[in-house]
Amino acid sequence: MFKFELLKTSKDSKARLGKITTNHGEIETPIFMPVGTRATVKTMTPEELKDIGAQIILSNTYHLFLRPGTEIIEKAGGLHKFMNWDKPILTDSGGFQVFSLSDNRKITEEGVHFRSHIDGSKMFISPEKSIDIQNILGSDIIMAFDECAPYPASHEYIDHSMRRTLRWAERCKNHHKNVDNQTLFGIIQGGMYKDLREISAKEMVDMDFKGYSIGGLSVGEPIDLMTEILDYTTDFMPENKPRYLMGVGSPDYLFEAVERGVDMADCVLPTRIARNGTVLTHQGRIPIKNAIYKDDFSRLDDECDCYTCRNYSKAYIRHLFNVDEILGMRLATIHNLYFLIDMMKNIRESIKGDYFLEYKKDFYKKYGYK
Ligand SMILES: O=c1[nH]cnc2cc3nc(NCCN4CCOCC4)[nH]c3cc12
Ligand SMILES: [Zn+2]
Repeated sequence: MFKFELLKTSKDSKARLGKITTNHGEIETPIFMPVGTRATVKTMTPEELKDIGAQIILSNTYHLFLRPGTEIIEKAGGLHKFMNWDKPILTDSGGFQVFSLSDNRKITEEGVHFRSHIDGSKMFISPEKSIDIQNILGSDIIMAFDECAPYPASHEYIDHSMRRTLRWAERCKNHHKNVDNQTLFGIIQGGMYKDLREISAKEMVDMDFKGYSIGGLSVGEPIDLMTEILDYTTDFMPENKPRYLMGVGSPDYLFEAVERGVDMADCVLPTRIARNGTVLTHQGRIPIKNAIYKDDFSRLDDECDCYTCRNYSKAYIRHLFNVDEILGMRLATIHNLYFLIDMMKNIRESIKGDYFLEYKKDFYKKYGYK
């Protein structure tokens, strides 16, 4: 089953409160979704994810198709069982990874021919194949197969790519049978061109998907351009369906997205930078490996009450990174994910209490944003 309830829209912005109900549980929006590319949110157990308040996680069709392959996951009884996660899962359709990970790929009307980034073997994914793989994975929310066009790109290239993605979306919708257990989202493309975004949004809305992603953003464009295109695009999206901005996961991008009516977002950023020793705090990012933290016995962030902040000091976590101990990456990941998930909880509360823009202003001031 799938239901989206719009609970409240702000008076002074497009920020809104919602609730999604799926077979594996409810999701309060706006929501940040941790990314578990290869059936794991790196370094985290499912129990730890639940402890920090994760309501839904992402996994990638491309990666799981290559390893371990759909046969293994099918035998395991699907992705939820395989990875021991009983809450909602959303899977990306494979398009983005094909374009960002593999080389000498060839895009045809039929689908994309590419070489595996692991062993170079010839592979092919089509809209139908992507739906079949996601069906075997058993994720609650699945994405239409699309081309995330590069940035920058000509109007002509984006026009051609966006219209092919529309035809692929139609094929996905026609091929998707497991509608009671899996909900298919369309992905709106159109690059940085407002006329093409309008065409893509209107045609996607006419296909009547249960929810819509805004794709083709967070691909290296300046934040002002991302927010301008996003603001324009959400105006063409139905109020009563979830809006999912793909690939966004730093505090400013999340605030800007929520302000423009986005309900869901995902990104590898918090987990990726955590493994590299960059920690998110209310005063901005800190490089925990830096020697200045050698004998700093305070917690990572004095406003955070995550497991890491309640039990360990900056000095200890810096030591772990300094001697390359795996626990360092785990503790930083727990904190960074909690930081964003807790920030989204505060954002939901601020929408409920009609002080979202004030909360954003206070957060930006402390964080050091403009
Ligand atoms: O149009 C899209 N279609 C399907 N999946 C996507 C995933 C996407 N992910 C990003 N951006 C991710 C940028 N990351 C920021 C952090 O470092 C890794 C890359 N943009 C994306 C666009 C699409
Ligand atoms: Zn913390």
